[in-house]
Amino acid sequence: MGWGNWRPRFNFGHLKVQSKVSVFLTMIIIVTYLFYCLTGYCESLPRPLYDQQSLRGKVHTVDGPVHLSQSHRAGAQWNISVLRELPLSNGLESLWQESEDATNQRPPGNRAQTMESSSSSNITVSNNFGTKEFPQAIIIGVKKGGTRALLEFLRIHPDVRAVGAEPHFFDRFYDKGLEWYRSLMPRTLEGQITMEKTPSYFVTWEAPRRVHAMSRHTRLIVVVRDPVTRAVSDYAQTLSKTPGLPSFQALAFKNGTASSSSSSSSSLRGVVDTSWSAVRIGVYAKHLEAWLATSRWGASCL
Ligand SMILES: Nc1ncnc2c1ncn2[C@@H]1O[C@H](COP(=O)(O)OS(=O)(=O)O)[C@@H](OP(=O)(O)O)[C@H]1O
Repeated sequence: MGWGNWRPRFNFGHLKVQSKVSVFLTMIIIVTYLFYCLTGYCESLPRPLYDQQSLRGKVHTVDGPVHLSQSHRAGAQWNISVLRELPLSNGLESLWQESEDATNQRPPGNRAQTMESSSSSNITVSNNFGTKEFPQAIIIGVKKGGTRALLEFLRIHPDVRAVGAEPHFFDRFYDKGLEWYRSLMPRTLEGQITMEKTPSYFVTWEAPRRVHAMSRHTRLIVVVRDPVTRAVSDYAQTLSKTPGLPSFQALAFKNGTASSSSSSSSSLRGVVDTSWSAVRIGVYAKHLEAWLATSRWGASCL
């Protein structure tokens, strides 16, 4: 009887040890599962906009360091570490989405559709941060002066956000209204600057008054280039789109020649034709006067 009682007790004890081990293993599996679930969830949370912009800065900074102000240095280092974690594709796709809107000149309704489609395609970054503001600075010209290069250099800075394409609001699309114009702008956080560039503003006579009506505090940036080289660049672009265009000389001079032969019957020979747009744009002083005549800009034009 004694042995009989002892054996079952021994077996029960053995089973208890086994169940303890299995409970322990089950707990390890559950904890591991929970750990992976939680880390996976964190990965899918939207990143702050500032992180995303660091991607843009990183991608474009191929020639050397960007000189950030003291207040941005800590943030810049933090962004670099974030960069290693983020998949490039997601960040960049969403980052350029707003520029794409401007590129396609979409009205605000279509823009909303684009944002919806990005969320439905499981792009995890959010482009709802910040607000759309009118540009505080506009590169108004000159055409073929290197305006694209300047804008791209400026937008490397994380606090500069710019429309990718030329909005042409103050010359072509003014009748669409200011709200349409603002809808083209990228979202910005406090302290960030909104910019755009449309070189044809410089030679649009209504543009100074229109920009001033939007805000008299808007900073204007004009990049100038040797007017002859600029005209040649302008002509080359037109020629590439218009085969059969008359020669540069034929267009640049009245009567189509630079020669001022004394035997010529025409007194117009050798006179530059300022009515030709490639030349007219290069008469910088004339256009600049129109901008400077608008009160405040007399002092603050860059
Ligand atoms: N950093 C720098 N310095 C000087 N010149 C530069 C610079 N970057 C671009 N470029 C030249 O600028 C020309 C393009 O100017 P834009 O960007 O203003 O063209 S556009 O008006 O937007 O079409 C174009 O000139 P061309 O090559 O003669 O056509 C560019 O080569």
